[in-house]
Amino acid sequence: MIETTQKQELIGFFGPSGTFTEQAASQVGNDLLGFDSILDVLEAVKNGDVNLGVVPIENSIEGPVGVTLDLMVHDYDLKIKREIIIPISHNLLINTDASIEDIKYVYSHIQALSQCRKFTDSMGVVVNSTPSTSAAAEMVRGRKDSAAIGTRRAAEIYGLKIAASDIQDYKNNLTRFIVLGKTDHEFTGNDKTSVVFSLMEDKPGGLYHILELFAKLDINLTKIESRPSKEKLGNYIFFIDFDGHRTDESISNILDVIKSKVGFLKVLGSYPAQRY
Ligand SMILES: O=C(O)C(=O)C[C@]1(C(=O)O)C=C[C@@H](O)C=C1
Repeated sequence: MIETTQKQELIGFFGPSGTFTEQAASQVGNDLLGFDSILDVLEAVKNGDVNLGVVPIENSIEGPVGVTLDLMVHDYDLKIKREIIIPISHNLLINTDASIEDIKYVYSHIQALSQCRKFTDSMGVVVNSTPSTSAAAEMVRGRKDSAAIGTRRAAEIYGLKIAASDIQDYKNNLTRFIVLGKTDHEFTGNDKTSVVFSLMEDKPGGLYHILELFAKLDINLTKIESRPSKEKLGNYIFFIDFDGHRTDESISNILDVIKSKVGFLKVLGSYPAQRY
């Protein structure tokens, strides 16, 4: 056995083995541990069972991964240490003794099913969601009338064959994953910051006056997203990502001003920006 002096970081990911998230996590390190839900990954980071956790946050076809956003705002106080954006190529996985004409049911994660809606419509099959794409691959094993949508690696792991590849409805399909830890990343000079806030009251120009702070200093926003506050119909919280690190003077000033204007502000982290 080879002795290493440096302790490897254990990286939790939304699994089990064979998910797209595992593919993203493999860019972070080699010591990987799969969890059956996004919540379990965050819980493991919080408890210190793993050093870092990798979960999906948004997709270029289907939009936000709501559960990740909600858990980060309402239930956990973890920080984004890194972002990983990877191209997502979906495959239709079937049993080795089956052909595509046998397929009546297609299983996958809801995000994957949404990204391949036109494809499954054209097959005329019944679609069902599973906790992850690899859970779908595991489930259809031995079922000749069922297929899973998932990764090439899932086909290998679960002994399936690829009946069709690149089946997503739009070719330019990217998913953004975040690496969560107890702390965010130090300044690198090519950084991005994610925050979430709610407005104090519903009045004209409320959001405009927040966004104006960034525009005036020529700070580029890379994302804006609203989600229900879960308190009242019509009440929203806003997620924004922008260029720069929270320790930059201009940004830390803006954050102070926002704090004084809004009902709630949470900095989700500053981390190196992956340009795509
Ligand atoms: O089920 C998986 O394989 C995942 O890693 C989850 C997930 C997601 O939630 O967006 C990741 C990438 C793809 O967009 C489809 C599914």
